[in-house]
Amino acid sequence: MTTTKGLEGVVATQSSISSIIDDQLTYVGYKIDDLAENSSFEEVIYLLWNQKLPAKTELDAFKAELAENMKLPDAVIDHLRSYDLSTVHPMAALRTAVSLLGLYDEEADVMEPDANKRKAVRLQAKIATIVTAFARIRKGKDPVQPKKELGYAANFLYMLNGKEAKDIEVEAINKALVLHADHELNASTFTARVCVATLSDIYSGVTAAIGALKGPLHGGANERVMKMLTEIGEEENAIPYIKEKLENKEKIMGMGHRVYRNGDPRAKHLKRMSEELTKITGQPKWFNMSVKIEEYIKENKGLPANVDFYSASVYHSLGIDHDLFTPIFATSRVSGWLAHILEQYDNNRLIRPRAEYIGPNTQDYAAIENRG
Ligand SMILES: CC(=O)SCCNC(=O)CCNC(=O)[C@H](O)C(C)(C)COP(=O)(O)OP(=O)(O)OC[C@H]1O[C@@H](n2cnc3c(N)ncnc32)[C@H](O)[C@@H]1OP(=O)(O)O
Ligand SMILES: O=C([O-])CC(=O)C(=O)O
Repeated sequence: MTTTKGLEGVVATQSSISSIIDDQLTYVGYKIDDLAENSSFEEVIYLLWNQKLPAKTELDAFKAELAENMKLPDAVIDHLRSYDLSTVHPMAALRTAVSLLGLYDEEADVMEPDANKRKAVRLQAKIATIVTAFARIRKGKDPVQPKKELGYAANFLYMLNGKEAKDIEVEAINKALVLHADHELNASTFTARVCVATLSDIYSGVTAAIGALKGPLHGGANERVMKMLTEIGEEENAIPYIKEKLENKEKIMGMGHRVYRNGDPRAKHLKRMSEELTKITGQPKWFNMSVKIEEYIKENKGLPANVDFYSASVYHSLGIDHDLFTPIFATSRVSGWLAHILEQYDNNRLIRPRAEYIGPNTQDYAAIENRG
């Protein structure tokens, strides 16, 4: 048996959803740059789930379907009100709320393809409502009902802030949602596929995936990037801070990638957005210090910035609480998880690799009174 630590380079499945070839990312064959510049998040979800871009009438119907499904069961809101939100990380709350949502979906365990697609719509619609309701309830505010006439990104900000967002803010969130939607067999998507390959249900698959995304080596990095920028505080502190971290063999959050070696094609879009937004807010230091860090790490470690790096200063500039950064990632990535879950069901086989045993050789069993 040969083992590959972290399964690096192992091709574990075939997929028609997204691809990374020579550092280029495509969704169903469409370049990420074109989608980031031109598409609404709803168009991208439709693309990932249907393998085609929607015609205008199809998109309008899909947007309406999502907007109609955003409302949460009262029991989920009651649950969010029932514990001490000041001590709970929003990713933990989201993980539990998505699992709970499954208890209120009569079709949760119905495995027919049409039922699975209906559940996908409900989950995608409701995840934005869970994240924003959590954010408001913990500040002692009531959740805000979505507006049917608003798109997904605009509704997200409306439900979060209780007022309609400016165009540039909606553009920033829409772009972030498009850029984070899918990414081949990343850790959380793999988790979702492993889970549902046992023929478990969609809610279990997404709950498992949220758990995997939460970690700092994956989606949880974006919150840590902002923690780092906040600790640095001023531009002139950036390089000494990074040098010290590297000397202590600590990882710099938002840097490096398992697949991309020369650069993450999503990062430049968020970098431009960060530059624009930090100028508007009169806080260019967050962008400037990010650029310094990116250049230093590229030059000294040969590592590129990943998608999490500039998303931090983008979300911060929109006034979003730092611990909501990863839940926003989840709000986008659930579209990819669901696409992969549906693809897995379509052509399923249990995912069950092997482990190379490196423990003690066969041992003689000793009765408890004879053990040292
Ligand atoms: C959406 C996403 O999930 S994107 C990734 C988000 N995660 C982060 O930003 C966390 C920081 N980055 C990392 O931890 C890593 O680069 C990962 C997890 C993304 C990729 O990890 P791997 O492919 O397993 O690379 P691995 O961790 O083995 O690193 C290889 C070498 O580069 C170094 N390295 C990798 N990333 C970093 C980093 N961010 N800062 C400093 N050194 C790093 C490692 O220390 C290691 O050096 P060594 O060979 O001298 O020991
Ligand atoms: O693909 C990965 O390993 C991590 C990543 O960038 C993502 O999930 O977007």
